[in-house]
Amino acid sequence: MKAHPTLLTRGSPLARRQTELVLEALCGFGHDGCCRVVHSCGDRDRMTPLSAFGGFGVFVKALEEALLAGEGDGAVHSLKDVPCDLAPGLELACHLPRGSARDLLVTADGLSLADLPPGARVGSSSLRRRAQLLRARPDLEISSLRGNVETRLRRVDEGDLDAIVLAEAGLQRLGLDRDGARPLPFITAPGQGIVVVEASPSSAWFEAFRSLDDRSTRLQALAERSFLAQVGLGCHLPLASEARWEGDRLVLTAEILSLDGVWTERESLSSAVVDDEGAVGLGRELWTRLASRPQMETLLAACRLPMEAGVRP
Ligand SMILES: NCc1[nH]cc(CCC(=O)O)c1CC(=O)O
Repeated sequence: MKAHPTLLTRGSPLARRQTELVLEALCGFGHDGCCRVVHSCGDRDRMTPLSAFGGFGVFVKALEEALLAGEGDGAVHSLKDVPCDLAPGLELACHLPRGSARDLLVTADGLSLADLPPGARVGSSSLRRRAQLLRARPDLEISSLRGNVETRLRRVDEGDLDAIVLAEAGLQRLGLDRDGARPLPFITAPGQGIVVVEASPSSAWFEAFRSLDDRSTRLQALAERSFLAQVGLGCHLPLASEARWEGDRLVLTAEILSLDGVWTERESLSSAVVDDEGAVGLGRELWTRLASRPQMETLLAACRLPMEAGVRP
């Protein structure tokens, strides 16, 4: 066995910072480690929509391929970016203690969502954030936003956009917190604020990574992602799923919205979760309850329509 593990990471400042956090945690257990940057086509080309590269999960796939090719011992991801289906032979070895799961509204003058002028331009490429913004403020003009956190902040600083929505966890990890940033009351994405290490259980370093796992974060992640897995990724729809602890009860809240934010179906469920199966069961049960609502069929059909329409002549 090598003296220390190699962690694979994307090259963005946030990805590198998160990898440093994993290295610091490993160091606490007496292990050194180093990192290797994996570049993917989605990183190099900032103009082309991600869907052209294979959509959600494209960055994760590049790291998984490098991992399976033996270029490293573990891959570090933001859990929010990790699809439900991992590459065969790989598992999430650990979840670092969760950072903030909140979304922030960043404007040049510290405005809140309600203070934005009519028709203000807000940047976000996330279907969820888009729909949640439009639900609160149907007048807003939402434009897509790609690139790393610094590039996104520049769009506001240069006056190109009136506001952007970013994860508080990312800003905090980069030390880019801004006094004027306003927390949004949104239920956020499954896994937001959680850093994970993906590895092969047959790796000599798997147990070392495993020792970094934070149990309460893992149970939150399992509940949030079990809900996501139930809905399935066959249709791209605005979806939020967020678990929090109230004493020893795990409270999972999820919502599904129409793309324009006009329709929302939301439901909460709590359970005294003690193990992984309990957390997975909570996500599954919440979906069963939401799926039985009369409005759900219409919501799901509406978000499938554009894709089907795309393949018809
Ligand atoms: N898709 C980009 C992404 N993936 C994870 C984070 C933030 C960090 C986290 O959620 O842990 C971000 C940026 C953002 O949403 O502002």
